[in-house]
Amino acid sequence: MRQAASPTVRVIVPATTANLGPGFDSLGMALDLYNHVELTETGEGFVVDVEGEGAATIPRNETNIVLRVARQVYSLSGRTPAGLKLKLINEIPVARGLGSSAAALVGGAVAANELCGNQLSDQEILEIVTGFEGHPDNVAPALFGGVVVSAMIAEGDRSEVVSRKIPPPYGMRAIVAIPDFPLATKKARNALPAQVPFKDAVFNVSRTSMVIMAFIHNDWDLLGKVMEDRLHQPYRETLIPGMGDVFAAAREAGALAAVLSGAGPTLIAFARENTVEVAKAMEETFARHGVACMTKELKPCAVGAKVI
Ligand SMILES: Nc1ncnc2c1ncn2[C@@H]1O[C@H](COP(=O)(O)OP(=O)(O)O)[C@@H](O)[C@H]1O
Ligand SMILES: N[C@@H](CCOP(=O)(O)O)C(=O)O
Repeated sequence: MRQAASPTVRVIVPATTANLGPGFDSLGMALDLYNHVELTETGEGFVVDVEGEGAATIPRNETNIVLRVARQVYSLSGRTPAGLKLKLINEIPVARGLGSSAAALVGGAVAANELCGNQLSDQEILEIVTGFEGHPDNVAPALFGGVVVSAMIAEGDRSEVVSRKIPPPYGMRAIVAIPDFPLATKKARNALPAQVPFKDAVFNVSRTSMVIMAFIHNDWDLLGKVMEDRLHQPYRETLIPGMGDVFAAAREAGALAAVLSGAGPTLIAFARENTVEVAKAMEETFARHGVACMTKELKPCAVGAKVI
């Protein structure tokens, strides 16, 4: 008699660029670069296989964050798997500011939820994964796609993640310059001060609100004026040689705006034309500062994590 095949689920999850300049820990956009997560229930043990980005460094034991979040989803669904086999095929560079950890966690959570009969809602998945990640700005667009505005609302000892999606901008391209060195988000967060001047907080409140307006109304002139930040980029500049000059070169070559992608070190420029010139200017300027980088032209991605 032939044995029934173990159930396998495949999930595809987009990369994300968080902050979008001033929207620290709040704004994020999904991009068309993907990680694939394949999860299979097995008779015993936990096995991890990794291909592509991070294959040399991502843990293959029970500390792997995809496995950890998958087991938490099983547990919250009232199930204990005898074993799980995980295959990760990664296109998103690791520790570069393109949301690799959020994509990995969202992929693991969505795959486990599917194998458990989808007992948890998208909102529950959002909150579980944000619990692992610490902030929702990559997690929400990785899960829902598009541009997403998120906030963590604390009520007593409980915190809720509120998120609202804006459809991705039509005709917009994101040119990313990805340096050849990693920068762990934790390290880039440790560079931030405990307090900021009141006028800088006001600066960011106004710019973040305007960035959201620009995306809602596809107002690219506005975006070019308001995508600036005083809360995190100035403090991270020393971690990324040439950052300010690369921003200036991208704008000079025709980009509407250029900012840090997430916690960096990737720099991202938004443009509707001259994308080849923008990529070249970013690469050459980084090179003048001794930084080798790879450039990619990406599109905003309308959909988030998908079971395929
Ligand atoms: N596909 C993956 N599978 C498992 N763990 C991953 C994966 N991608 C990233 N990680 C974990 O996340 C860490 C990088 O996260 P982080 O520093 O937040 O950078 P990023 O900006 O890429 O999210 C890696 O060192 C690794 O531990
Ligand atoms: N708001 C976070 C975003 C981190 O994004 P990542 O892609 O670098 O993990 C921050 O700026 O620290």
